[in-house]
Amino acid sequence: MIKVEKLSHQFELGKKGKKTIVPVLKNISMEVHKGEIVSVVGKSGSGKSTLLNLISGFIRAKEGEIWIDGNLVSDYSEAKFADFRLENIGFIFQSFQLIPSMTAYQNIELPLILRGENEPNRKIMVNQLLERVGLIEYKDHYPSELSGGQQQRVSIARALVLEPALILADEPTGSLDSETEAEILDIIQNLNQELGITFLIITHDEEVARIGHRSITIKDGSLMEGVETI
Ligand SMILES: Nc1ncnc2c1ncn2[C@@H]1O[C@H](COP(=O)(O)OP(=O)(O)OP(=O)(O)O)[C@@H](O)[C@H]1O
Repeated sequence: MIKVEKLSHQFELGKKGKKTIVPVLKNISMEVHKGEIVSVVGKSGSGKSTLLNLISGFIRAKEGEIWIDGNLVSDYSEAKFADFRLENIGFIFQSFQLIPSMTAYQNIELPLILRGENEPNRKIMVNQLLERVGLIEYKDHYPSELSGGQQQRVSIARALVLEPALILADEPTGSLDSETEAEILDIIQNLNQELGITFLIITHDEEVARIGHRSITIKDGSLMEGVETI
């Protein structure tokens, strides 16, 4: 599903003549197979978010290759990558990233509008997802009227609405208490088992890493299979 080959990344800070280079990832190769849940762990600042941002094209890779579902996405133009992302990858963020002026229903509906889906189809799809994440009674609530766990359920439903085969998640339970975290992890496991969705999940949290079939640790810019004590 994801294949990363010899990927390196460094940030450049400052202006010409006074440039500072911050090397983050060094010659990384990794694979995530269809149907897997893989967690990415590592110290703060080790490059986990950078890896996810490179895979999703929010940061463009300059060295190395990124393949998603057999497509060499690292060679895509910005516009082509944006289209690919919308159709093929769902995202879940620690801070939910919902639009505050839209209801739960409207937040989930938005990607369908962007894709040009008609209203009757949108209604069926959004209501099905609201049922799946247990929020049908909250469909007209705005994000500020929902708990953290409920907001994360809305964002999971939004990530699912275009039926992606892959979901990338950056600390999906980072802002939630342990009970709510367990509910969200249950939803992720069900989606993986019932729909075969592949998950790559960045986490600091052992409970989250435990639902993964595999863990990958980033240390000193390199990857290691398994969880290192960090
Ligand atoms: N846009 C940027 N410009 C310059 N340096 C950056 C930029 N983004 C990240 N970095 C640096 O790259 C390194 C890796 O950051 P990254 O956010 O990928 O780490 P992380 O493992 O996700 O950390 P955390 O667990 O704290 O979220 C850090 O040293 C960070 O300061």
